[in-house]
Amino acid sequence: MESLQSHRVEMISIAVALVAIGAGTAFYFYITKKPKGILKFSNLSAVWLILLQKEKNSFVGIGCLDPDNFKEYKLVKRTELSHNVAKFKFALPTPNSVLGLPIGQHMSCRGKDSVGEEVVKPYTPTTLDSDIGYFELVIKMYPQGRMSHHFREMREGDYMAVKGPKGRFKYQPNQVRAFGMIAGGTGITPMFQEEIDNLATIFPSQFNIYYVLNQILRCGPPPMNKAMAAHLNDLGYTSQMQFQF
Ligand SMILES: Cc1cc2nc3c(=O)[nH]c(=O)nc-3n(C[C@H](O)[C@H](O)[C@H](O)COP(=O)(O)OP(=O)(O)OC[C@H]3O[C@@H](n4cnc5c(N)ncnc54)[C@H](O)[C@@H]3O)c2cc1C
Repeated sequence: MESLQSHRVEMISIAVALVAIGAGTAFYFYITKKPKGILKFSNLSAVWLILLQKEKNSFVGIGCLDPDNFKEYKLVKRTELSHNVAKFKFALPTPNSVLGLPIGQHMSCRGKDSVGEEVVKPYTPTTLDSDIGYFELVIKMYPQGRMSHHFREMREGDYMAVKGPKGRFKYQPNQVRAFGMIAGGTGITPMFQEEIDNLATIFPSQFNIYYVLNQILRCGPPPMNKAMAAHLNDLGYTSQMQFQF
């Protein structure tokens, strides 16, 4: 009888805890109007832990990264984005694992260069801790680059040694009224390109994005080319920055 009662109390406690977690999560997504608001129930506990992390803006010990030791992560998907840029998707230890990288920080990746020597370079994932079970890197591979060689040779199923978080930039919620971000090339990665595009769509009066080009290719009828060349000159694009087919 006593054990039946304690079992019932236990069941009620679990039910109350589940309702509280569910309501809290729903409330969070309601107040933040998060675009990616649809979550699998199995991911709920991990999301809840992320909320704690976001609230305290400090890492509460649930992430996978180790600041002192390199840990290995499996490359599960490689997507070529251009002739020298690829997206690398790495699996975290479990489908519910969280990387644990505060916004604005980066991590060290270790590999081997073309002569087999060890090389360590910093990289910023394009994913956030709200992306559960994996993280992604967008890498530009330079012909002579030492770490570029390692990434160029990486195939699905290979492992990458990663250590972190690292970095001096520590974002505090409401720390400033507005941020200005200037990014060139792969410097876009810490700005989370997909996220900022989303922000610009959701908050058009608060958020503007300007993509700046350093080379313009022009192709069309002569009057169009002439007019466009004049406009581009006015905007400060020198003739070396313009290419006419
Ligand atoms: C905080 C931080 C985050 C970063 N995040 C990313 C990221 O997410 N994705 C990413 O691709 N890179 C990122 N980088 C750059 C990255 O750390 C390496 O510098 C880059 O991958 C080149 O390393 P490498 O060993 O291949 O080249 P190296 O062996 O260091 O350089 C060899 C040659 O490659 C060329 N080269 C190297 N870097 C550049 C460059 N930036 N511009 C033009 N030519 C260059 C030069 O010709 C150079 O002589 C980040 C850097 C920092 C500081």
